[in-house]
Amino acid sequence: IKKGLVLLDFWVSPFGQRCRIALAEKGLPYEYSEQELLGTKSELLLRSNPIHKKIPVLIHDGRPVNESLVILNYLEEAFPDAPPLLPADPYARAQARFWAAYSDKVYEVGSRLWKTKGEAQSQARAEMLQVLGNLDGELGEKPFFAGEKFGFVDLALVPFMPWLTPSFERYGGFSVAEVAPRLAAWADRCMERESVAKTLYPGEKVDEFITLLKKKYGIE
Ligand SMILES: N[C@@H](CCC(=O)N[C@@H](CSO)C(=O)NCC(=O)O)C(=O)O
Repeated sequence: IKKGLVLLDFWVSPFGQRCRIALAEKGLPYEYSEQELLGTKSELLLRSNPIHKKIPVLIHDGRPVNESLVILNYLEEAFPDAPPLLPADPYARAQARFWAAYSDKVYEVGSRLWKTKGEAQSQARAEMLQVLGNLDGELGEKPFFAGEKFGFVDLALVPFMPWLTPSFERYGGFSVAEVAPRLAAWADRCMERESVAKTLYPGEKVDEFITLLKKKYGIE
């Protein structure tokens, strides 16, 4: 059994980036294993996550942990001596888990912006404005979602920001700076952290990837 941590991941995956940021914030060394998603998936990936067959997968001393938010919670518990990303108070932890789970919507709704046209795309646009408004409202005037410190919700959400700008904005015909100005400022604040800056790719790179996916799926 291979001791230590191995992360099965894919370079531009925001879900994998959540794990990379958390591992960096906690100072935990790990082996990064880039997976082939658009072609034939590796035996290791299929064996490690037979249910979803998706990355990220965190393999700890040979045992796989699947789903990015499950991995984040696992890291909190399995490495208690590393800097925590969740607050101590149970209610605050519950709120952080709620909003981290909610942040998945940015990707789910955003994907419908570039995958659809017409009425479906308009519906996705309306939903996205709602999601961004809710996130902007929850953040409010706080520097980060749990207050003064960068934490769980921030690292769960920030990987989707280079998808919003410029791609989702362009497909949806909106501007994050206009509909969610506090969220836009928060994203810049998060980018000042080395764990975030070294993990995320520029929006332009994400946009090229989406264009590649559209070609691959034959979406004009
Ligand atoms: N709910 C999961 C989503 C992971 C995911 O979508 N992974 C994608 C790449 S990133 O978009 C993936 O592995 N896709 C491969 C496939 O769907 O075949 C999580 O939070 O970990």
